Amino acid sequence: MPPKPTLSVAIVGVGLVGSELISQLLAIQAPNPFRLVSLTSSRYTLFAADGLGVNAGSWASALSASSATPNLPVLAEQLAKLEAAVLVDNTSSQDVAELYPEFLKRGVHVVTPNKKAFSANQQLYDAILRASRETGARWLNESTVGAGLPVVQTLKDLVATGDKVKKIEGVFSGTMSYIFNNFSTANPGGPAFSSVVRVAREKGYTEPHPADDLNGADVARKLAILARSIPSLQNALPEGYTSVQTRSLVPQALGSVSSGAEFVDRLPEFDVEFEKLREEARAEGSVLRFVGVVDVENGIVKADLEKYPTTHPFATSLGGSDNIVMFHTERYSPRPLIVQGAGAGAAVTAMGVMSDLLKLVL
Ligand SMILES: NC(=O)C1=CN([C@@H]2O[C@H](COP(=O)(O)OP(=O)(O)OC[C@H]3O[C@@H](n4cnc5c(N)ncnc54)[C@H](OP(=O)(O)O)[C@@H]3O)[C@@H](O)[C@H]2O)C=CC1
Ligand SMILES: N[C@@H](CC=O)C(=O)O
Ligand code: NA
Repeated sequence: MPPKPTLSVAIVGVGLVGSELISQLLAIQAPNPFRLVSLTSSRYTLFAADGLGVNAGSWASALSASSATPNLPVLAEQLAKLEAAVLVDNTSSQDVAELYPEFLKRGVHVVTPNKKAFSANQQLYDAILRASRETGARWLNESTVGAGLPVVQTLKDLVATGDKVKKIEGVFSGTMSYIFNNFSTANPGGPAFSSVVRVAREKGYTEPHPADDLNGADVARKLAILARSIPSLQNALPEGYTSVQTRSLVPQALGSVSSGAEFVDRLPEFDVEFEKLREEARAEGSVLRFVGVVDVENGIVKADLEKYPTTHPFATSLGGSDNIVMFHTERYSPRPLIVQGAGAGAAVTAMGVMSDLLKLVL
């Protein structure tokens, strides 16, 4: 077999995950199967077909010194001219997500931790599938669920090998996991709700706006992504994540606060309400956990705050930003296949993106 050509990599979004991905990509030992040809932030862009020639210490200043401004349709044309190219979207932008079909149609692969494209309406999802089928360009999104944990690939493998998935359940949000692992324990008392949310944000677990985690939307998006990988549910959520039954923890009065910083500053006003929920659970010998369920047999997809006895694995075995995902299938029965570990944070999320990039070159 002829060797695969060097894969040209264009990175859009150089925030927490994007910066870490650049470090991981540039750290690969020679012969490096990747060539970094483009970087794009929300303000600047760089492109060089034969490679940017930057290193870990120079890429950020090279990018901010660029006089070129971002233009993704132009980037799609530039990448289409290369022998093998991939767009890596490390933003959480819906606008960027909606351009995936344009890249795929031109034979450019798409790799991303951004959930927006795969959890939005059916039209965009179908357009992505169609464009990928037309040209053979692949889209890989392991880090959209459970960050670097092998959740998406595990589900694809179960389905592709003919197993029947009955139910997927788990803690799918690193932020919600961190918050409730610290806020609601078997012990009396504990930190204020707003203070654990603030720390989750400082640790880089939350979405750019923490309300996108607290309103359940982030979990609903992950459930939509998983549901669509199961043949019988492929078309079950026409409006994407908004079709998922979701409990929001965002206080009504903060629903329209558009700045993440202001949201966190005002959250202490509602600590008493969360304290009440915590005490109710504790009185029953339980803790609170925010869980997601894809119940294939009953056609139910939902994200909710539930109470679990202090002896349940969701109460005893999770720490930090851990996710836990249980796949109940025909083969994995009566005991489920379980994936567990850190489900948020730049290092593990970038690792999931790198593992997808490696699938394109190995
Ligand atoms: N952090 C985590 O633990 C995990 C994150 N993810 C996903 O990874 C993605 C990145 O997350 P994270 O790095 O934490 O978020 P950040 O907010 O740190 O980074 C996102 C970056 O994207 C940039 N951006 C936004 N719109 C555009 C655009 N149109 N063109 C170019 N750049 C743009 C932003 O720039 P600016 O700030 O200037 O707007 C920002 O630097 C998100 O989709 C998130 O859901 C997935 C799993 C885990
Ligand atoms: N904000 C998300 C990040 C990963 O998708 C989370 O907390 O899980
Ligand atoms: Na994953």
